Amino acid sequence: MVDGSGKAPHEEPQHSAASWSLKEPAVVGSVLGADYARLGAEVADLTGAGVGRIQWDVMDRLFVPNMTFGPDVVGACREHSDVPFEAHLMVRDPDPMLADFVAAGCETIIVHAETCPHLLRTLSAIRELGARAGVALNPSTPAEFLRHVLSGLDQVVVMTVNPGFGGQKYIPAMEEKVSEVRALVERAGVPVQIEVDGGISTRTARAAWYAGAELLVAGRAVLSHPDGKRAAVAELHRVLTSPVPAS
Ligand SMILES: O=C(CO)[C@@H](O)[C@H](O)COP(=O)(O)O
Repeated sequence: MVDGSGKAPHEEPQHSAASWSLKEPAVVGSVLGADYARLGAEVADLTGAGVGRIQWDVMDRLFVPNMTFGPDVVGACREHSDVPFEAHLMVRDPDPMLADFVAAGCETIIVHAETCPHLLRTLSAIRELGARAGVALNPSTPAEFLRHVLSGLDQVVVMTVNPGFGGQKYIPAMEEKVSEVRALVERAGVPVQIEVDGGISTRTARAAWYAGAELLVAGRAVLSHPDGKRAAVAELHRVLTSPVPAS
């Protein structure tokens, strides 16, 4: 049985880490789909389960067909975790809210390239607030879009689903884009982290990592795991670090 990725369980990746060394992978816990009535406890559980960061999927029901958290909710949960927070702003107009999410305790602010006509200015504004600047690319946005803003970036998020909801099917075709972004970053010689977001599970994580992603956002695969968050994160780490069978 294969999941939405069309791959059999643990099918070996198609894109190998060509001219770059594989980066140490880290699982990022998405709270999209957590129990919102116990959000502080859910954030603490994710932290205890071993995620490297917490991602807040901020949605305004304008850029994406869903609405979620504001900075006050994020700030209320800051005390429940000692890992970095990143705000993924899936909103039509991110500029006016950058400072609020930094003040709420987010170390990284991720905006969508599709919502920032003056992207380099927005990225500079994030850095001037003392946060790391990230840009997310929807599935239809090419990696080339980043060419002239790499110097202003700390992180690139390659969406491996169409944004708006958790639990969607992973889009394997995005692995090629991950590799393109990795090649752009390596050629430019800039310390930009590459993250994938959407449909990451034990069946898809390895291929995404091999394509060049070092941060893997997981929501449903962790939050809905029958054995709990700790087991889910451990399983993802095992898949990511198990040796590749000799071909
Ligand atoms: O950001 C989005 C969608 O907009 C999601 O990709 C979540 O961040 C993770 O959800 P899963 O696909 O892991 O459940």
